[in-house]
Amino acid sequence: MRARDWDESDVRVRPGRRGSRPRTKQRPSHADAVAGLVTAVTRGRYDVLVGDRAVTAVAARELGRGGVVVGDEVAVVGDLTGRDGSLARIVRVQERRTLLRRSSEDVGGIERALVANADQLVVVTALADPEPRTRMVDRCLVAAFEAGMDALLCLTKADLADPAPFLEHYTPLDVPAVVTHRDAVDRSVILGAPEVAERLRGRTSVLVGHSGVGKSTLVNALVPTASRAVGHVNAVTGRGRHTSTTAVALALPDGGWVIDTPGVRSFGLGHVDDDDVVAAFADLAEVVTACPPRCTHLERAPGCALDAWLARPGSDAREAARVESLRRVLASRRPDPDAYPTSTP
Ligand SMILES: Nc1nc2c(ncn2[C@@H]2O[C@H](COP(=O)(O)OP(=O)(O)OP(=O)(O)O)[C@@H](O)[C@H]2O)c(=O)[nH]1
Ligand SMILES: [Zn+2]
Repeated sequence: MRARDWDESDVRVRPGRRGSRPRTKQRPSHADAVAGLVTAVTRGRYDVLVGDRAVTAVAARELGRGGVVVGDEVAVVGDLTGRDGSLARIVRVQERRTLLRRSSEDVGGIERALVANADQLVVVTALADPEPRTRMVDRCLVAAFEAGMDALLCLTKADLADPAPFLEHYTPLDVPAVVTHRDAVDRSVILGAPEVAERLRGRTSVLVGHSGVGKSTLVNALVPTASRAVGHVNAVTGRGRHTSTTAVALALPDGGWVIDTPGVRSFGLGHVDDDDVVAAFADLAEVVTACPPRCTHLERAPGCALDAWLARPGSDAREAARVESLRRVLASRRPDPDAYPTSTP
């Protein structure tokens, strides 16, 4: 993620894996605009890194609500001094290489862009306290796939539980995993953090995870200057402290960025189509190529190849769990989920 120069061919597009359509609408040209990188968004104000200067900016009205997100490479005009009370204006958004989105619901709902131009989604899951949930991980993997990002599993609190059983769910997938745990003697030391740092080096990575999984602890280990609040849950709202900030990019000491998403607790998948859901389950995508046309792949779908696959000799419980997981994600996106019985997690 690097600010770069602008030229006349800069257009905004809404990336999609299946071809993107440039928006050709003419925008006022700002010859004096300079390139910057959006590192945080809080209530309509943007932190933009211009060179090595942190500038506060608003977005030009024609960019629309939510038209600028963390990770966006933008062009800014106005007061770029970065002094207290100074305000710059974002006038253009560079074409996005990836775009992580989420929907408020699984069916319809409001779709929101979350982070632009990130390379990988780091799904942070505790092995215990709170219990790991494949459901949450599976949904994140779908979101990452749709966004055009790689995924990395980060399993925390291995001092409390053995990672092997959970990892087994994901062995048929090509998703790398790293395991961390707190040192028994020096509790400030997070073992495994150097391996995570190695995976993040030089890349832009978005961290997502439920409250309490140790995400802030990990960010602090990766970015010593970050000082993310650990274990601070607001007694009134029950939520963390940074609820108004949806994402913030922190520079990694060895290059690259880690983007924390304190306000993000779930991934509604209303914006993802069924084909992308299936494709995100790479181990099952091949199986369903044998399905009848327009198969829903849901439970009791006539002739669904997933059933034949599970019924074959040698099929195991892990495969059954994977199929159930895929079906759960697919079913949750139906207009009437009750019409498609699925077991709850
Ligand atoms: N046993 C154990 N506890 C850990 C580990 N990492 C973090 N914790 C603890 O887990 C609790 C939650 O950690 P946080 O880093 O605040 O978790 P978070 O995911 O950022 O949670 P929010 O701040 O609510 O978003 C804290 O009490 C940490 O000290 C670990 O590896 N092992
Ligand atoms: Zn099917």
